[in-house]
Amino acid sequence: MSWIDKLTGGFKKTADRLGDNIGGLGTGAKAALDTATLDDIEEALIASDIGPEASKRIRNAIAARKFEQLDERGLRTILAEEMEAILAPVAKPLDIWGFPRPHVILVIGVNGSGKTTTIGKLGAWLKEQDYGVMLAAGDTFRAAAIEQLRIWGERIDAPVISGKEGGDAAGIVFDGVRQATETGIDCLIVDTAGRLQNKTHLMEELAKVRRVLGRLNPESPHDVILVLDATTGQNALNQIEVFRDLAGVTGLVMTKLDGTARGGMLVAAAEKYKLPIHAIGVGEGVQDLRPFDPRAVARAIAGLTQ
Ligand SMILES: Nc1nc2c(ncn2[C@@H]2O[C@H](COP(=O)(O)OP(=O)(O)OP(=O)(O)O)[C@@H](O)[C@H]2O)c(=O)[nH]1
Repeated sequence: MSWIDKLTGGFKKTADRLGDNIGGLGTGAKAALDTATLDDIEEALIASDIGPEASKRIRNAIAARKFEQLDERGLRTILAEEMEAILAPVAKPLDIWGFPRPHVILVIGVNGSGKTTTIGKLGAWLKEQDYGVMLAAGDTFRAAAIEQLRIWGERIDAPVISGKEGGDAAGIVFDGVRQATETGIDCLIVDTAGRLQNKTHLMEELAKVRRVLGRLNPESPHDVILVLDATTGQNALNQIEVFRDLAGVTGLVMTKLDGTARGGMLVAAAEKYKLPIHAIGVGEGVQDLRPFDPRAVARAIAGLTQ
């Protein structure tokens, strides 16, 4: 299946939900775009997880275009254009720019958000572009997390630096940078623990990892990527705020966009936080993470075929 088919399929429930919500606003006969209709469109967008800020912006943009009449297809097209305008400024593929190598990417997020799977998929994507990739198991709190990363390492043929359960994350990251430097690896991707329940400990651990990295290279970590589970909707949006303040997030990866009706939250996140969105995940397979294409995603959410 092509990526675009996968994307459209993944967003189908989101598009159906938006379709149900805007149904009747433009179906059949042409509907005049009066204030009441514009209010209904705004409400339909909010009910589709697009968020109050983005929904208002889209409403105002539609109002400014002074349509007298709009059928449903026309409405979907305009929604796609306006969502693309919100998404485009935040769509930024990951760039491996750090010199001296390795470029270090810290990956953070709550347990179960898809962090480890994303690291594996991201590693595969970078390897496809001929970058040398190494993984570091900085989530030392669960033996299962370390094992899961090792399995991904084998799968994508990337070395994995790990220690014992309960070990020192900063020590593993230090080893990772040393080995990556010695072996000429371009990119070190670091898994971290994501226990928001114990914020103080989490902060201390991340601060220590950052200190160690900073001593080796003041520009490191080059990226701090927050992985979010799109199926959790508003909860995922709240996590952006918490982790941004705790961990200095530099960009986002949104996962599990396949089979959720809440894909609209991408637009809400883009409008509210303006953080770069590097990639989206639409499945558990190694090929299921790709750079974020704002036009394709906006059209998929609006239920337009590509
Ligand atoms: N459908 C779908 N499932 C995904 C996606 N990304 C991850 N998953 C699944 O979500 C589950 C949790 O993913 P993990 O990668 O283990 O998440 P984690 O954040 O590392 O969680 P811990 O290992 O518990 O810290 C796994 O079953 C993954 O296969 C995605 O894009 N789509």
